[in-house]
Amino acid sequence: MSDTAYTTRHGLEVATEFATFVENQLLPGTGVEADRFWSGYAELLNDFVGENRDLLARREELQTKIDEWHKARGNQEWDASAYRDFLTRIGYLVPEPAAFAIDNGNVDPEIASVAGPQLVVPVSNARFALNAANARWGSLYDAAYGSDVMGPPPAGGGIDPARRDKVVVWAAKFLDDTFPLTFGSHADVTGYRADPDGLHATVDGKDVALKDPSAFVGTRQAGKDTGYVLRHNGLHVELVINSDHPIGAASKSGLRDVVMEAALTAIQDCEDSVAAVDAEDKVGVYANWLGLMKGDLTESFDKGGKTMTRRLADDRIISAPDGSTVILPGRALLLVRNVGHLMTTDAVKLNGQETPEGLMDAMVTVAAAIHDLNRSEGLGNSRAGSVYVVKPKMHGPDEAAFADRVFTKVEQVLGLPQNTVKLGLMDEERRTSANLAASINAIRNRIVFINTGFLDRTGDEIHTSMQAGAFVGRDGMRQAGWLSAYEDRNVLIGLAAGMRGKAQIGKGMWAKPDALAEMLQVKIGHPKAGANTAWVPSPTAATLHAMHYHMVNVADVQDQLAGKPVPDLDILLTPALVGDTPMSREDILREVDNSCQGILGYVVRWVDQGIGCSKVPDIDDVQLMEDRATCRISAQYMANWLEQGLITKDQVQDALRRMAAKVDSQNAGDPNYFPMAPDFDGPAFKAAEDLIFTGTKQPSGYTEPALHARRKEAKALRR
Ligand SMILES: CC(=O)SCCNC(=O)CCNC(=O)[C@H](O)C(C)(C)COP(=O)(O)OP(=O)(O)OC[C@H]1O[C@@H](n2cnc3c(N)ncnc32)[C@H](O)[C@@H]1OP(=O)(O)O
Ligand SMILES: O=CC(=O)O
Ligand SMILES: [Mg+2]
Repeated sequence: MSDTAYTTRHGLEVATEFATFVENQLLPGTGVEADRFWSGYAELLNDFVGENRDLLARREELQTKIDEWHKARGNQEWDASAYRDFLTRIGYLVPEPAAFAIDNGNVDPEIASVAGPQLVVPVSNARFALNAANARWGSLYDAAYGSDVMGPPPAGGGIDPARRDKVVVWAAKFLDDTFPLTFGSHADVTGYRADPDGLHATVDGKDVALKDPSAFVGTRQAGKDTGYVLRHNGLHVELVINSDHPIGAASKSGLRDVVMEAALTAIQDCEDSVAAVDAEDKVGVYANWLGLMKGDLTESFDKGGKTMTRRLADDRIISAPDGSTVILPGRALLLVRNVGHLMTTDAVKLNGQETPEGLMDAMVTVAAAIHDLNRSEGLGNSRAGSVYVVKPKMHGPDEAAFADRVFTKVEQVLGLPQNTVKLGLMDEERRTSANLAASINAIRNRIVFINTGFLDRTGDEIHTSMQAGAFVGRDGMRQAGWLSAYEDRNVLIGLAAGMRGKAQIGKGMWAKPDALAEMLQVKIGHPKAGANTAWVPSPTAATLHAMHYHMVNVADVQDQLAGKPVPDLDILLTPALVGDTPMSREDILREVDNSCQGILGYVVRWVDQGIGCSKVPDIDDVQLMEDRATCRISAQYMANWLEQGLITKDQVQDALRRMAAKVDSQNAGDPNYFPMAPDFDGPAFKAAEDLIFTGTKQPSGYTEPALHARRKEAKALRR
């Protein structure tokens, strides 16, 4: 039983805690009166709740028809054209729109024109959220030294001179590739100096310059540090000189660091990396976003035995060679990911019923951003005067059009010009991928990105074709035709819609946060494929991934790609089934263990501790980022294999119990941890069972309903 206290506002039952937050923290300073906010909220709900419900019912109706179609066909060979006809007939596929170009307007350059990393962070965690905002700039030396890029990460405790020297040589190579000198190498520079005609260096006693003198932006002085700021492909890099610093003292030139412009943009996430199930949790999430938009968020915490207070970083002031001042943003341009259309919240009730959580996110996150829009100085976010909302998990153009109208209404209620709110469209549900042009067209006046959220997309791939047969395992899925068609189509359809120079065409998350050497090898594939941004899980990953945007000029790649034929829809629509190439028993059972371990390792922290994103070891002890989307994949795999008779319920239950004991031991050092073994009857273990054993029935295979229900149970239990 909920013990939430309610108050009434314009016919709405509003959780008192949420009403207090809105009236005392959110609105003061926005110019929006509480009365207008609540009356507008009531209008929004009255106007859109029914349609929201209908859109969800349409998802279920289509899914039921697809399930029946597959069941009726039994073991017949895959018939792409019959399938496509069927999907067209039921309205899953809609007609392609006539050629069009997006027309968004007022978009900051970090999104429209400069290519670079996009960091994602759970906004519920203020320490991380601030760190993400400040990850606009990152030390390349620290990123390389502290990660596996230079071999197994250091144990800590003092600087290893051999490792340090290796980093310095490696970074000099990057500088030589990116900012070559007219003679010699950055590794051999004995001194840098800025003159009115540009940056000079001394190599072998000779005065040398940059091959491209225009790359020099200017000089930044910060205490004893002198920073020479360079620019390449629109991204800045600062050579930090300080011979008094231990690293600078060991360098002939005094170079103590190479600071990269790293996370150009950061997504503050209210969705899949967050566990927020009630008014209390939502207020926590909103308060952090509000602090970021007001510029006053701070967080104090203990690190290495010291108390640190983190706040938003200042802009960087540069003196240009001509004597003028250049101001570079100190913080990533922030976007906020709202939740999708599915879930409801009891924080606001209409006629006694819970209301869509997505509508609450729309009202609150946009209202918070008014503080940023109203500010003319200080720690601002959008210089173009826009609010950036990422909308996840939408199914096709009707749902995108719905979001467009919702935000128009929100703008009216909050007194903002139409299309102040820009939308990032996650291309992560199959109906959106299959109707991508129409989905973009539906929000063409707001759209600022499309992004291949391949993790959710894989979950939806399995769920949609649940009855078509058993899906190939994870290795097979990575090679599947639908996946490459999906990635390629996304870029080409985005370019055809005129996104070049106006919006981001983004690629998905690097989900192995500790495997950054591998990331450096692999993730260059994203800019090479024409993506002008791609997701990273941490500031360190952002700093390293930034190198790729120096190595590849994405605008050139996009020029070369323009007009290339888009991979056929039939490839996108063909599921990757085990079919004639069955997997070995051993491989299947290994994947069962792996999925069960991943699910349990994730849900136990979600349900018992309210942690929405975790690093969880897989069966090979590779640390993986797990969020609701990766959990969706694991759960849908298990549900599909059970449904198709590849595995039995007993096998899964056995794996869950064995893996629960393993996850318990992995968390043995956590004082806040509740073990799942030996009773296996706590809400976390039950959540894992729900996700798998009711996976065919969960809406679109989402994890939210089961996780929310079990988290609420755990909160009540432990209260
Ligand atoms: C499918 C999708 O939807 S993907 C999008 C959702 N996923 C995400 O947002 C992933 C975000 N990443 C994270 O939450 C974390 O990096 C995790 C959970 C993967 C790993 O967290 P941890 O195990 O605590 O990381 P680790 O111990 O390696 O590093 C912690 C340090 O890195 C920082 N850090 C790690 N991730 C981030 C981040 N995303 N943003 C900002 N800072 C971060 C922390 O602030 C901390 O530094 P501090 O001590 O100075 O504060
Ligand atoms: O949101 C991202 C995804 O991959 O899902
Ligand atoms: Mg997703």
